[in-house]
Amino acid sequence: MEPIIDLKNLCKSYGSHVAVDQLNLKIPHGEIFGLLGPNGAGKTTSILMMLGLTEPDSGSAIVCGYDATRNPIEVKRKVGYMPDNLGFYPQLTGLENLVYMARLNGLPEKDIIENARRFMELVGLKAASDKPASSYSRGMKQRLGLAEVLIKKPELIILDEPTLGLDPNGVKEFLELIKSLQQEQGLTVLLSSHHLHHVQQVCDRVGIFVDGKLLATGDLPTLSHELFGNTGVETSIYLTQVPMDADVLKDKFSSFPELNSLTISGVNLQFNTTEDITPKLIRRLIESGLDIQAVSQKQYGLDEIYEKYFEKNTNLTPEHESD
Ligand SMILES: Nc1ncnc2c1ncn2[C@@H]1O[C@H](COP(=O)(O)OP(=O)(O)OP(=O)(O)O)[C@@H](O)[C@H]1O
Repeated sequence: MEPIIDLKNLCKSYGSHVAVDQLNLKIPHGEIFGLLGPNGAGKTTSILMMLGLTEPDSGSAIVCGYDATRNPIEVKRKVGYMPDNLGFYPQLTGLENLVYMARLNGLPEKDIIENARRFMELVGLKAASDKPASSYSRGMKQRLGLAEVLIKKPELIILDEPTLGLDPNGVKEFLELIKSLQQEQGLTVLLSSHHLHHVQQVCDRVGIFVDGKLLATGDLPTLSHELFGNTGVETSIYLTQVPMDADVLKDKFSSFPELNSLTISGVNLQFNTTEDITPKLIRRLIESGLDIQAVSQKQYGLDEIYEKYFEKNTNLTPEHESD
């Protein structure tokens, strides 16, 4: 099956400033993909090119089977786009805003009210349907924005910074809603964010975007392996008592070919190994008459991955400028 988004060598400059530099990206149907990068990285510019709202200088953006530059209307019909700056008619109720948007999108009049009610319920706004949009919290506005996107029955939804301004609970609830839409309706989602933790919660894959360049794409284990694969596995084992003689203890592991290093500080033994040999380490400790209190393994999350890319590309760190 063709990817739902297929970007090839996409480039866009504003004057001498390169906003998007040779962007290549394929997103398959049904995936939640997170475009992750700091402010000014070029995420919005990339999204606008995917929607045919900004013309690339070179390269192509095929979205839902259409060239976004040549057929922007077809793309808009198939894609639901939620920008980072949502606008509603404040004096209208949430439901009225949704009905208005459905009419603007040319949805059949006979089903509009019923559909609008259904989508208000789907996004968790049923009880607030008849309240003016001006009384909605930021989280409720994001949900209303999502309902406006979904009522078009899009094949793909693109959400630009959807968690901006939400409190932690609002973020969690909103992302859970996105995940359930993917699982229940097979929706494909591209979302942009500069919040690592938000993206980490729901995305199948992420792309790390810095200063117009997509530096890496993959799921977390893949990115983690790419970056930290050669640094070994870190296993921490806590004993119930401080070992009598550190050198004698070290000796017990010296025959392990997988062991890179062992650091002992108090009750904590820090093993760095070429692969995960935790059961073997535990067995040897027990055979040596030592009791174990806890075992933990360092997991590399998006935070470490993100930081590592910045470390590796310090010359690429963007200047956080605004438009
Ligand atoms: N219309 C424009 N004219 C000139 N420069 C622009 C324009 N739009 C964006 N830029 C510049 O292009 C770069 C990329 O901006 P873009 O908005 O795509 O980044 P972003 O990753 O979406 O960041 P943010 O989260 O802050 O919106 C920035 O340096 C920005 O200042």
